[in-house]
Amino acid sequence: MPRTTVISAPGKVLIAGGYLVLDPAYSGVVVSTSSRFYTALRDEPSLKPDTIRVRSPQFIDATWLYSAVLEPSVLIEPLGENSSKNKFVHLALQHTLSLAVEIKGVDAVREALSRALDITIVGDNDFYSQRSRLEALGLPRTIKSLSSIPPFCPTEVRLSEVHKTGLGSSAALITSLTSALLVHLSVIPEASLSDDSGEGRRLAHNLAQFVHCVAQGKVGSGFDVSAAVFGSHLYTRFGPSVIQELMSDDALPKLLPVLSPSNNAWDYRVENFKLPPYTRIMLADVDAGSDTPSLVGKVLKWRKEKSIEADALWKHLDQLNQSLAQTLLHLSKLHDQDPENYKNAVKYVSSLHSVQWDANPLQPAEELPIVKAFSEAHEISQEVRSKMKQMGDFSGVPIEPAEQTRLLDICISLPGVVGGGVPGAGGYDAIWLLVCDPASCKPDQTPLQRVERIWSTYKELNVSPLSSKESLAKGIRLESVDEIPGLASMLNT
Ligand SMILES: Nc1ncnc2c1ncn2[C@@H]1O[C@H](COP(=O)(O)OP(=O)(O)O)[C@@H](O)[C@H]1O
Ligand SMILES: C[C@@](O)(CCOP(=O)(O)OP(=O)(O)O)CC(=O)O
Repeated sequence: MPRTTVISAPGKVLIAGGYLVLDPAYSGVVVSTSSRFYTALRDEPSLKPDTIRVRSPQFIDATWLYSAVLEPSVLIEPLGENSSKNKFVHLALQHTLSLAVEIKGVDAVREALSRALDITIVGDNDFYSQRSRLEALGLPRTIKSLSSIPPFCPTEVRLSEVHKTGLGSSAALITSLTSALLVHLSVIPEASLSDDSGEGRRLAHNLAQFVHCVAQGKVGSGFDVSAAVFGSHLYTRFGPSVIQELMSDDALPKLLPVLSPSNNAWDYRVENFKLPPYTRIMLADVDAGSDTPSLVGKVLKWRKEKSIEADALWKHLDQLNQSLAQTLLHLSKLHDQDPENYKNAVKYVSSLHSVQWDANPLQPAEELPIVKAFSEAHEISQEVRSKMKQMGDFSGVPIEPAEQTRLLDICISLPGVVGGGVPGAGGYDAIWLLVCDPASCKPDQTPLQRVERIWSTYKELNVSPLSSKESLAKGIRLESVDEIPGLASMLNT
C-alpha cells in the first residue's frame, strides 16, 4: 500500500473584529470550526512520472492534471486535457514545490515525484450550503437533519457555481493542501504538528498566507488562514510588506528567506482564545448573500474620509471586542477553578432570558461570579452589535441590515442564549450565536433546540443551520484515513 498523508485544516468564524482586523493596531476574535478541509496525498505509480493529479470529487469537472519540471527552476503546468482551471490549486503546487526544492534540494523532490502524486481534496458539508438538499429530502432545516446527509456529499455542481457558507473554503483548502505537501515531502516532520506554535507550523502558516494572497490577488488580513493553521485565537495581522517582493509577476526571488519562520518581518500575533466550556457556537447560513470585497471597499473609503469619527468608533469597538474576548476567557477560568458550580450556573442560565440572569436574590454565592460573567458577555456582545451597526450606518453599508437585526434580536432573547451577531464583514449571508450547552437538560428545553425551532420556521429570511461547533484542536492536524468517516471512499471514487 502506498503511504497516504492526510492533513486537515478548519474553517473560521470571525465573531468580533471585522474591518478592525485589517489594521495591525487592532485584533480580531476568530473561532475555528469542527468543519474541516482534508487533503489526502499519495504516490500514484499508474500515472506518468512527474505528474500531479488533483481531484475534488464533490464537484463536477474537478480533476486537474499538472506536469512538474524542477530544473532549471520549478515549473508546474496544467496539462492540455484539463477541462477546467483551478488557480488556487495550481499556485499552491507551484509555490510549495519551489519551497520544497529550496529546503530539501532538487534530488529529494525529484525522487518524490518520480512515482507521480495523487491528491484528493474534500471539504465538510458545512462549507457548502445544504439548504436545497434538505429541501429535496423533505427534511426540516435542523442540525439533526444535516447529520443524515452523507459526509463529503457531492454538490452536483461545478466549483464556480457552488453556494458557499462563509467558513473560508479557500483558506482551509490552501492550508490543508500546502501543509499536506510539506509533510509528504518531509519538508516539515509530522511530529512538528504536535507543537501548537513550533517552527513547522509557522512555516506552514507563512506559506499558506503567501499562496492565499497570490491566489486572491490581494493581501487581506489573513485571519482565515491563521485560524486554519492555529485554530481559535485572537489574531493581529502581519504587515503586508513582508511578502511584497513575492507578490509581483516577475521572476520570483527565493521563497525561503521570506517564508522562513525565523524571518522576523512576520509580525502577526496569535494569542490564546477559546469559547467557554458548556457553551456552543451556532452558525446559520442566511439565503441572501453579500460581497465581502465591496463591503470592505466602502467601509475603508468612509474610514479614510471621516478619519476622526472612524478612529473614535474603531477605538471604542476595539475595547468592546477585547472585553468580550477577556470575559469569555474569564468564564473558562471560572470553570477550571470550580467545575461543579460552573456547571450549575450554566444550567441556571440556560433556563432563563439574559435579563433575568443576575436578578436572582437566591442565587448561591459560589455561582454569582459565573452568572455575572455570562451577563457581561451578553451585554458586551450586544454593544459590539450596536457599534458594528453604527459602522454600517455611517459608511452606508448593510453590516447588520434590519432583516438580520430582527432575526438576531429574536434569537438572542431566547433563554440560554449568551449573544451573537453577524460574522466577519457582516451583511446578509450568515449569523452566529453563542448558546449555553448544559451538561443535562430536559428534552426539548436546550437553548440549541429553542434556536433551531426559530430558525427552521423563520419566514422573513431563509435560515439554514450549519452543524459546526468550535474545534478545540489547534488548527492543522495530521489525520488517519480510517478515522474520518467517509474519507476512505472519497479517495477511491
Ligand atoms: N473543494 C475544493 N477543491 C478545490 N478547490 C477549491 C475547493 N473549494 C474551494 N476551492 C478553491 O477556492 C476558490 C474559492 O475561493 P473564494 O471565492 O475566495 O472562496 P472563499 O470565500 O470560500 O474563501 C475556488 O475557485 C477554488 O479555486
Ligand atoms: C472585513 C474583514 O475584516 C473580515 C471579513 O470576514 P468574512 O468572514 O466576512 O470574510 P469572507 O470569508 O472573505 O467573506 C476582511 C478581512 O479581515 O480580510
